[in-house]
This record gives sequence, structure tokens and C-alpha cells, in this order.
Amino acid sequence: MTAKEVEKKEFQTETQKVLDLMINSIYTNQEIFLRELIANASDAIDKVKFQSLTDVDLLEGDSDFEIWLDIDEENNVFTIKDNGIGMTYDEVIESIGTIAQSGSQKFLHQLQQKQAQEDDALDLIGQFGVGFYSAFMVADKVTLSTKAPREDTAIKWESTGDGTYTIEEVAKDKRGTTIKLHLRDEFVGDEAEIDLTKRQTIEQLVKKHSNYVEYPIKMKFYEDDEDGNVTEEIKTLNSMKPLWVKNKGDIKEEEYNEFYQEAFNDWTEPLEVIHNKVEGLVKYAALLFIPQQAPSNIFSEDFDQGLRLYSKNNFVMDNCSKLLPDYLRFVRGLVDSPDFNLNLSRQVLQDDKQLKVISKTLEKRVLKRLKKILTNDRDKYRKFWSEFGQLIKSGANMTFGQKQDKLVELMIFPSSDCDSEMTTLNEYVNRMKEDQDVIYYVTGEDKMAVENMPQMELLQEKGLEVLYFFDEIDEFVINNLREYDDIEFKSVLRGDLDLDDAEDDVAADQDEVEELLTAIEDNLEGKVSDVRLSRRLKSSAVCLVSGDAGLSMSMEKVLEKMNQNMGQAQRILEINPNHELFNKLEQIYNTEGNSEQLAQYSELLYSLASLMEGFTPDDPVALSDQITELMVKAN
Ligand SMILES: Nc1ncnc2c1ncn2[C@@H]1O[C@H](COP(=O)(O)OP(=O)(O)OP(=O)(O)O)[C@@H](O)[C@H]1O
Repeated sequence: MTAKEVEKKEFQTETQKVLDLMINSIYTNQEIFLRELIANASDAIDKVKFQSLTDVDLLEGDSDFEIWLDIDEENNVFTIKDNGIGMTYDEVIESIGTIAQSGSQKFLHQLQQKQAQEDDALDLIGQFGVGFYSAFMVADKVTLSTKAPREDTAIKWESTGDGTYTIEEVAKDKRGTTIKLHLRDEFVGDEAEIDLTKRQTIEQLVKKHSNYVEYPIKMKFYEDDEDGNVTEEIKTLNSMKPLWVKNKGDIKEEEYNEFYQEAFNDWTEPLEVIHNKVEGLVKYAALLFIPQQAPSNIFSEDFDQGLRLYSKNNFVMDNCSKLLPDYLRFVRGLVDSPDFNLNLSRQVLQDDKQLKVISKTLEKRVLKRLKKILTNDRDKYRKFWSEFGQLIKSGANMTFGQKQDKLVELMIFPSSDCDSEMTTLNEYVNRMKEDQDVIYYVTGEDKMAVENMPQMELLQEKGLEVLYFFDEIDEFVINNLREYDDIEFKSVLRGDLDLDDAEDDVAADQDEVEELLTAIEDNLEGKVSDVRLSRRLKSSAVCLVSGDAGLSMSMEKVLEKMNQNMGQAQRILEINPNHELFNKLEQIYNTEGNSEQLAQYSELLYSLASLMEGFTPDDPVALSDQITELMVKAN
């Protein structure tokens, strides 16, 4: 075969269009050129490796698969070299000179349809890989030389991206491809946004985009010592350990832990690892971690939630929030699918069907694993719950149907029967007394606060289990659910408790003291909607409860904190008819009627009951004056 002379050829019109876009329309994210070229090099090595399985001579003794990077600082040339499959003359023309590749063709098709403006062009480049051509984003001349195995000669291809390229046969002894990028001025020197002539820059870019490429990516580093001697060090820039592609059985726990800590910058080991490889219509590997501790900003807007995306070990995107629902934002990890486009843009992600399928399965898997921990390892689950329980609850609050049911099964609460152990709703229901027909709950600050609440006295006496809600969101979730397993939730702090035996005594008393209660209610007009004798108090004198429906007082407090004014909860003042103070009130009323003193007592009772509910008095000075006056009067 006679060597082919230098030939000047024209790019296909379509190819030139893509090139023009690369050169003239893209001003951001140009660094991805390196990932594209490394991905091509890695693919080329994959190919030769695969073919050598049945034809080992193909390798011609060169089986140390490597990708080499180099910088010629004097001439501003960046080089990437691989010992992959290389290309023949025809292959170069076909692959590099024409737009034969599927990604690029789709890209052009869209481009023509859209009559792309500059912005559209950027979007489109984001959607379709345009691999090799991305070199022209950073270079004004690209020289490629390549040799396929068993070919006598190599091919040199060169272009400045201006409509033509040259191609010729040259000498090259080794198999593989070398690409030289003559860097554009804006990528050279200290002033440059990214200085591609700096080895550290290249090292960082490799770590960011190509850390898990299977083959070593090597580069020489030079150091001058004091005497002017230069030492040379060869560094492998990538870590090459894409743990997720290995089989689960081959991975030790320490390997997972190490990987997590390094990849996600956490000094603690993960609480749980979820590793799946799925080979089906949608093909992907997912490696997810539940951290031990919630980051301090997990609830703030600046929290970077989402998983990392890879495509065949190549980094595509960080913090892809589309892969998991918001309430699972604590999950760290990555998903690698060969079907993800390397240049997937966030906009395209919005309606990527495949991504939706993956995201659904991932959510299911995380919930399934949590259920398993809940059932088999309550200690571990409690640790998880104390960090992330609120998020699961928020999920239950925002979802419906089956998904909500699943999340509800994952909720645990402290209760009067098992405060430190915490109970699931299912366990609570299984422990319910025979004649108990509601699930009791109480909202409050903490265990001590709720256990000292006057409203709890009767339930404590009757030995009825009460769920403790210490999280602000709890009551909202329950309000939303209304019932569990067809059993209604009932707040200890709301309406009537309907505990039968107490009812009769009170009903009898109620008639006798009707007038007194009306007088107190008149005195508290605008503050309470009702004053009544209590069926729940045992030793305390008074308490406030909310009406059966609408806002509760604790919800009112939460909403106020969030600056969402939804009005006031209905307040009902309950007075304990068996308390000495009640006799005193009766005495006053019987002798003086609705006197100044009864008015003062009514105010005081209301203030004290409000204080117990955690509300600050409207006028603390007046309250203190009232109390001191009473103390002075007392003998
Ligand atoms: N280093 C290389 N070694 C061998 N062949 C290569 C190399 N780089 C590119 N090629 C060939 O050129 C073709 C075009 O590459 P390009 O990066 O433009 O697209 P692609 O890699 O096929 O697609 P995409 O970038 O969308 O994944 C490749 O399919 C491959 O055949």
C-alpha cells in the first residue's frame, strides 16, 4: 500500500455547524473537554482490551493500559495519549470528519428544528454529547495521530476548526491515539479563568470529572530543589476505584466506609450502605449511604441535596436532586448508568423518563431498607430517627395513599409506656386496652413537660398509653392522617376526653354551678370560648384545652414561630371541681355574685392556665401585681 499524501478535506456542513458552535457560542463549562477526551480514550482502551480476549496478539506486547496527559508549557500545548484501539484512515474520516455519531446527529436535528439562538445552542450541547469536538472549545488547533493495531502506518489529522482539516499517513510505532490541543490564549497564564497549562489545574479537573475512570490517568510533575535540580514524579491522577461496579459480595465493609468518607467528605462512617446493580430495561448501579449525622444545614435552602451522576464511571453531575424525593435529602451517594448522557443538563433532567424510573426504584429501596432496620435493629433505627425522623415525618405529611402508609409505618414516637424505646403506631395499637377506641397523644416540649401537664392526670391514673409529640411537625402530620388502622387520634389537650365514668359526676355538678361558670366566662370574654368543669384534672386546679376541631394551641405556637398567622386556637378553660380553689370560687360567687374579686380570680386562673401552656402573659406586670396583691391579703 502506498502512503497517502497530505490531503485537505472539508468538514461536512453539519460538522462545521457543530464546530462553529463550540468555538463561538460556549463561554461556560469549557473544562468538560477533558472529560470528553478521557472518556473517548477509555472507550478506545475498552475496545482493544475486549478484542484481545479472543486475539491476544493484537496487543503486540503492550498490555499496560494507560492514559497519559502532558503539558508543553513553552508552546501551550496540552496532550492526551492512550494505548487504545486507535483508528484507521477510513475510521478517522468517518468518526472525526463527519457527524456520524448518534449524539451529534440528534444534536444537529434539534438545532435545525430550533433555528438555534445562542442560548438554545448551549442547551442543546448540554443534551447531546458532542465528544471530540469539545476540544475546539479550548484549542485553536487540534492535532490527532492515531494507529490501529496491525496497521503499518499511523494517521495524522489536523484542523483549526475553520471548515477544513488535513489528513495524512505518518510514522508512529505504537498502537493508540495522541491528541494535541494548541490551547487558545484565554486558557493560558495566571490571568486565565482556568489555566490549562498548570498541572495542578489538570489534576483537579481529572479528580472532579474522571476520578473513577477504570484506567490510570498519569501525568509527570516536576519539582525544583534549592540547588536547581529538577526531580520528576509520575502521578496517577484518578483513584480508579468505582466501587459501585464491583459485586456486593466482593466488597468489604471497610471499603464502603472508606469510599464514603473520602468521596463525601464525612469524618464519620455511614450508618447504612445501600448498593444495587440493576440490569433491565433501565440499567444502572446505585451506591447510597445514610450518614450517621445530619449536616447542620440540612433544613436550610443552601443545603446541596441530591446524588452524584456518573455514566460509565465518568462524572456527569453533582447534586442531582431529581433522583430522590425531597424528604430523603439526607441520603448521599451516586448513580451510574451507561444511558446517561455525559452532557446531561439540568433542564433535560426535568423530564427524563429513565431518571424518573430510577428515582422511583431508589425511593422504594431506601424505604424498604429503613423498614428492615426498624424491624431488626431498633437501636440503630433510633439513631437514624433522631437525626432524620423529622424528614420522614415531613414526607408523610406531604404524600398520600400507599406512599404515605409506608412512611407512617416508619414513624416512631416516645410514649408514656416506652419513652426511651419509642414505639411504632402498630405497636401502640397492639398494646391498646380492650375498651380503648382512640390513640391518645399529647404535644409538648419534652418528657418532663408533658408528664407534668394537668391534662394528663386522668389518663395517667387510668393507665392509658399516650404518645408524646415533641416535634413541631408531629401534630400536623397526625391532623393530616386523622386515623391509623381505622383508629382515630385523640389529643389529650383537646375537647372532651370521653372517659365514661368521669362524665356522670361532672354532669351532676355542672348544673349546680352553671351560673358561676357563666360568670367566669363573661369575665374572660374574648379570651376563652367556654368555661367548664374538668373531667380530666385530678390534682391541678385549672387547665386550658383546645376545641375538638381546627387549630390546636400547640399548632398555633408553631405557625406563629413560622410567621404564618392562621388565627388563634379555640381556648376552653377547665376547672377542677374537686380542687379547694373551686370551693373558694363558689364561696365568692354565693356571697358576692360576679364581684370585682371574682373578675380578678377569673383573670388569674386564665393567666396561670396560659402560662402552663407555654404562652407568655399579655401583661406580665399586671399579672405580677395581681399575685402580690393576693399575697398581701392572705393571712
Ligand atoms: N481516543 C480515541 N481512540 C480511538 N477512537 C476514538 C478516540 N476518540 C474518538 N474516537 C472515535 O471517534 C468517534 C467520535 O468520537 P466522539 O467523542 O465525537 O463521539 P462518541 O464518543 O462516539 O460519542 P459521545 O461523545 O456522544 O459519547 C468515537 O466513536 C470513536 O470511534
